[in-house]
Amino acid sequence: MTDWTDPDALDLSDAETFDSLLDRAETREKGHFFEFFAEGDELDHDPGLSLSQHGSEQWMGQTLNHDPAYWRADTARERGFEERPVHPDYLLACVMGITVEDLSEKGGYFLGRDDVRFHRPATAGTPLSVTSTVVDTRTSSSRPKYGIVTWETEGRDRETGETLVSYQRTNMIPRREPAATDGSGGAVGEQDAGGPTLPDTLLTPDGKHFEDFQTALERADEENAAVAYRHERGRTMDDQLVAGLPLATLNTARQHHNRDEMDDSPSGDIVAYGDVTRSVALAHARSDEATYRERRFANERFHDFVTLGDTIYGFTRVLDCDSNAGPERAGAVTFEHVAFNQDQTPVYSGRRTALIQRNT
Ligand SMILES: CC(C)(COP(=O)(O)OP(=O)(O)OC[C@H]1O[C@@H](n2cnc3c(N)ncnc32)[C@H](O)[C@@H]1OP(=O)(O)O)[C@@H](O)C(=O)NCCC(=O)NCCSC(=O)C[C@](C)(O)C(=O)O
Repeated sequence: MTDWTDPDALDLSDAETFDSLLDRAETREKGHFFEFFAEGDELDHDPGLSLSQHGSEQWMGQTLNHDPAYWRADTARERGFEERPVHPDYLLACVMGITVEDLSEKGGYFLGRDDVRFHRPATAGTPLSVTSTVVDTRTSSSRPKYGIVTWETEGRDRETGETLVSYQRTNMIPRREPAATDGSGGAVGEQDAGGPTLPDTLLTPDGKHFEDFQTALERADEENAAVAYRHERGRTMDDQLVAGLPLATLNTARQHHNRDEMDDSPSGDIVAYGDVTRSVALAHARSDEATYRERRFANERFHDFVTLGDTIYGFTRVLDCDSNAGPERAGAVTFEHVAFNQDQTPVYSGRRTALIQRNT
């Protein structure tokens, strides 16, 4: 009888032998198929990520988020932070990155996120503790290979137990046993033909401060116009953004770093992590405003794939100004931000409420 523990029993450098072994070997799986999730299930995510200054600076630098309050201690103090915080986009991506192995590593696409709340600023060195609850599961009627799962996730400071950020996210998750062949090729859904007609005039605020947004909205109201504008900067998706940043936040989704697996997927290639795409578009928008604090996000949607070489631009519509929200030095502005690519195809949209500094 052959001793299969003998290192010489098999020549693994022989391509034919190795090929035949691989064909018969079972794969030890990572992540979960759709069938694993049931409404009400709670999951504690284990990866041991601590927020770091380097991680935050790498995220900000690569995504063009240059607000000095997150780079310099003196500006952070002037802006009312006790200590220089990590950037909220980085915090959100870290909390979500930790959840990927348990929730979405099997390869389903990130469809959207709602009710993102920043409960308190987080600083470098904070170890994270993250839990998720399954709030909804359903099979996809248009894509029988997939189910659609929504989770509620909370990211906390592991030492104090304080909640830092919370949100609800929805992904497509591959089914272990698809109902039938998916027939569709991955195209984005048809545009809704019955939408409202566009406003004749699009106004741009004169400056970056709260009053500039408020005045623009008042003018728009009188002129039956919308306050909506583009941001000049663009950022091309390179390897660092597509594969590097998600891996730096422990996001193990194959979509971002395994071209071989993705070859046979709806996108046909690796795609950018939704939080990177979003952060780039938000950076473009923030570069045209005097941000004081991030408050919350709602109704975030990922409409189409972003692949290597795509360039992300930003478009912003101003929805509301609330002079009474926030401290004396800032008012709340609600925006709708859209990330779009070089073909002017929207790839992300979301509503954001941020405190914007006043002029005085
Ligand atoms: C996935 C694609 C091909 C589907 O394209 P489609 O034309 O089939 O889209 P659709 O018809 O609009 O939607 C398909 C189904 O999803 C549902 N749906 C749609 N949106 C939502 C939502 N927000 N909430 C709840 N349900 C939603 C929708 O109702 C529909 O249900 P049905 O099949 O039963 O009719 C297309 O939407 C697309 O290309 N989206 C972009 C995906 C993407 O690139 N995401 C970011 C990268 S993946 C990622 O970051 C990964 C991450 C973070 O690391 C990680 O989760 O692990």
